[in-house]
Amino acid sequence: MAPTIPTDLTEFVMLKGNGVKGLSEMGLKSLPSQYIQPLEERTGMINVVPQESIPIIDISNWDDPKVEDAICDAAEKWGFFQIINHGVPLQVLDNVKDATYRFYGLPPEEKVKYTKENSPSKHVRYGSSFSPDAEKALEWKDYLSLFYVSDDEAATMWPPACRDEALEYMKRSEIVIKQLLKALMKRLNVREIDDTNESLFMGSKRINLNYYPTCPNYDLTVAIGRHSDVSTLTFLLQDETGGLYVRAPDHHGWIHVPPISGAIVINIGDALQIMSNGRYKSIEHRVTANGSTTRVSVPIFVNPKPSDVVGPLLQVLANGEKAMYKNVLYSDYVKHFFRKPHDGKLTVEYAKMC
Ligand SMILES: COc1cc(/C=C/C(=O)SCCNC(=O)CCNC(=O)[C@H](O)C(C)(C)COP(=O)(O)OP(=O)(O)OC[C@H]2O[C@@H](n3cnc4c(N)ncnc43)[C@H](O)[C@@H]2OP(=O)(O)O)ccc1O
Ligand SMILES: O=C(O)CCC(=O)C(=O)O
Ligand SMILES: [Fe+2]
Repeated sequence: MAPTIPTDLTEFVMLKGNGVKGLSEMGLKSLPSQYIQPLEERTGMINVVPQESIPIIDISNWDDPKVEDAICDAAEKWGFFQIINHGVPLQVLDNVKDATYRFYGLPPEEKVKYTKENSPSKHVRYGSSFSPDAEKALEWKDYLSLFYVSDDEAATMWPPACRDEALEYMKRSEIVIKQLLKALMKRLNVREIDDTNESLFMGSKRINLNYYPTCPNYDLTVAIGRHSDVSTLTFLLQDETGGLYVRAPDHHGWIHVPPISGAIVINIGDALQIMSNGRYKSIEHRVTANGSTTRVSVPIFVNPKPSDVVGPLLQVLANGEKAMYKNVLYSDYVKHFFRKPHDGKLTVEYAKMC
């Protein structure tokens, strides 16, 4: 007999902790109606530009000025690039992907302990879809979101199934993140990242473990809808499945980000677009659902501190350039993002000069 869709879908997916993983594993033959996206948003409707590709930058030699130039050029034109030979050991990347599978492999009764309603800390949250209370159509994705405060807090609050591997991945990425930010800041006439400005560029970090299970009628839904990240920059590990698409610079169509073994995808977030007064681009991206394979990805969102005020940098405006954005409290900006469904590039309007 064909499996039936649970009558109370929210209860099954969100409140009981089954996630879309639980739906997928029931072997449903058709997609529950709550996941059917408007026509133009569906995986099956995506207009791919096959001849285009985001830059792939070998960062093994930081002494070569061409490396810094390539990073800044990519941030200005594409807002997205991949880095190779970055020095984060492959084993660390493999371990965090394995840990992601380990967390999602836990029984729902274990995972449900980390939902918004039950989690022992507001810095740890297991959820499904992006903003289910506000979305008209749900997204085919489960996530575990971990906001880093301290090693001690992580040791007591983060799920043991993935805690050590997530922390190790964050720690080993730190040097590369700082190098990237240093290069990006240099072009904005910010000479050093030091105690006076480090908080603004990389004062807080959040790691998400994303899980996208096989989806029935995958062409009718999305894994993640069109959005830009609200970070300074995002340091993203994807597996070998593919499915991440970024908006083409001319805004016509979407460019696939091909999985490259050992590579990390870097994207500029809204906070850096605002600080650079629009010079660096926070580009819209989306993830398609997949009918035959489970996909995982692990972004580290590098952010200002919630209490920082974000606006165009004085160094950027020093030449008389007109400010395109106002100063906003970063936590207000992030709350605005989380309280609405994904809506492409609209979040940054919140900070636009009237
Ligand atoms: C999940 O799917 C996603 C996620 C993303 C993420 C892209 C990014 O760029 S994440 C980087 C965001 N930056 C930071 O987290 C650093 C700064 N942090 C803060 O300012 C605060 O920690 C805070 C996030 C604003 C939370 O502050 P707090 O005072 O604790 O406010 P709350 O009232 O608890 O939360 C506000 C509002 O947001 C919702 N929310 C909070 N955390 C998350 C989370 N991890 N995931 C989803 N939603 C979250 C919370 O429910 C509140 O909404 P209500 O409606 O319940 O009031 C990209 C794409 C994806 O698909
Ligand atoms: O899964 C991916 O490749 C991208 C995920 C993403 O865009 C996000 O978590 O903000
Ligand atoms: Fe994203």
